Amino acid sequence: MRPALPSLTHRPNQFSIRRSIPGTPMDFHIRNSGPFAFSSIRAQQLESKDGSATVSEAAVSEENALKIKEWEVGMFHNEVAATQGIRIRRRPPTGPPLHYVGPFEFRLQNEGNTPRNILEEIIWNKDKEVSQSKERRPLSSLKKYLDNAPPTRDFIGALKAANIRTGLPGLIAEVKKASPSRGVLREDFDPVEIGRAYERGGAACLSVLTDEKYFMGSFENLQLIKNAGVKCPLLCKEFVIDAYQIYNARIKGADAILLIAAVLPDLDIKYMIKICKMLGLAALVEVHDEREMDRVLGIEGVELIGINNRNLETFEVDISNTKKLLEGERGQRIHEKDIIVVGESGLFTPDDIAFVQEAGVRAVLVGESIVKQSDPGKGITGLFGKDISCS
Ligand SMILES: O=C(O)c1ccccc1NCC(=O)[C@H](O)[C@H](O)COP(=O)(O)O
Repeated sequence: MRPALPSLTHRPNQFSIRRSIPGTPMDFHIRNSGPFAFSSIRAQQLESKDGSATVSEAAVSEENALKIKEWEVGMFHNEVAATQGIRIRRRPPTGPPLHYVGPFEFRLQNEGNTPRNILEEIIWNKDKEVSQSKERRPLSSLKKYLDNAPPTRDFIGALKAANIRTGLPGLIAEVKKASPSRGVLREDFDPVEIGRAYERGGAACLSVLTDEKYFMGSFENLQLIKNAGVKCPLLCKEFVIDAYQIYNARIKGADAILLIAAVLPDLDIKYMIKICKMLGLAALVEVHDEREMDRVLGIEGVELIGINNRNLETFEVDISNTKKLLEGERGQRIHEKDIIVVGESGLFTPDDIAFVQEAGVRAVLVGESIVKQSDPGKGITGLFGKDISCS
């Protein structure tokens, strides 16, 4: 059971106020009833330009005003996300901004400055990485490389074809060196050799981890695999929070990209799916619970849904999650919309594959159980209990 969401009006933030006159420290606290009160304090500041000596618009420097704006946008994003049950918050831009009221400086102090779980930590780090990338190469410059990007391959078509060919779920085989939950999975990690072995073993598509810090992956790996002549369509396994990353993935040779519903509000998913379509990419929209599934089923244009059996906040893995999310009306809606469902994580044996196939998946995404094998291609035969290669 998840804790009930706190109501917006009962989420106290705490402001510490200190005098900004040097040498006269005077710390005390006031209570404030929510993020929007932050704006109203600022509004009061700006309204009081009538000569009252204590408050002045000039006291809010341009830089600080920008930080306030960023902070407010971030807070607004979190508020919208929370109404959709999203618990992963966005990183506060540069720490909470300072606010001035007369001689006082305000700084927001709450638990908003520390990630609450690993997924949130990954997202906050990604936010920094993306900001730095955009500074180095803004989207307008990045887009120029689109003309030279290799043509995309049909990711969903490859999964359907494999499903028809083998009578088993189409395999997305994951090229993953390490993960936060399992540590290093394979020391002698050659992404191209692993990709080739997967293709020989009958994988329909590959999933390539591109996050460096937490998964020891890279965009270089994605490019190396693409350029080595591996024909399987490639999923860029990233933590997408900004459309910029989708353009970058397309340029680096991805055929599909992951969008995680635990991180992205509905409107972002909808908008990102449109960008994917424009760029010729498939979007694998990942859910973990019923609420995320219901949200995603309400979003226009979704063709591929991944059910992750791993809870990315706690690392708990339970393959019956796939079955639970496909039961009853949800399964019916998925069938009517002709959505392909991918069972993800924790699949090790032919029985596991049979279990998720019985539940209704037409594809599976598998990492650990095959990447750890000395021959990952043979690992596929072990996973399915038979040779599914094309030969
Ligand atoms: O696996 C993790 O530790 C992890 C932590 C935080 C975010 C994502 C994470 N993993 C992504 C995945 O779910 C898996 O890479 C993928 O589904 C394959 O799972 P498996 O077959 O169990 O390696």
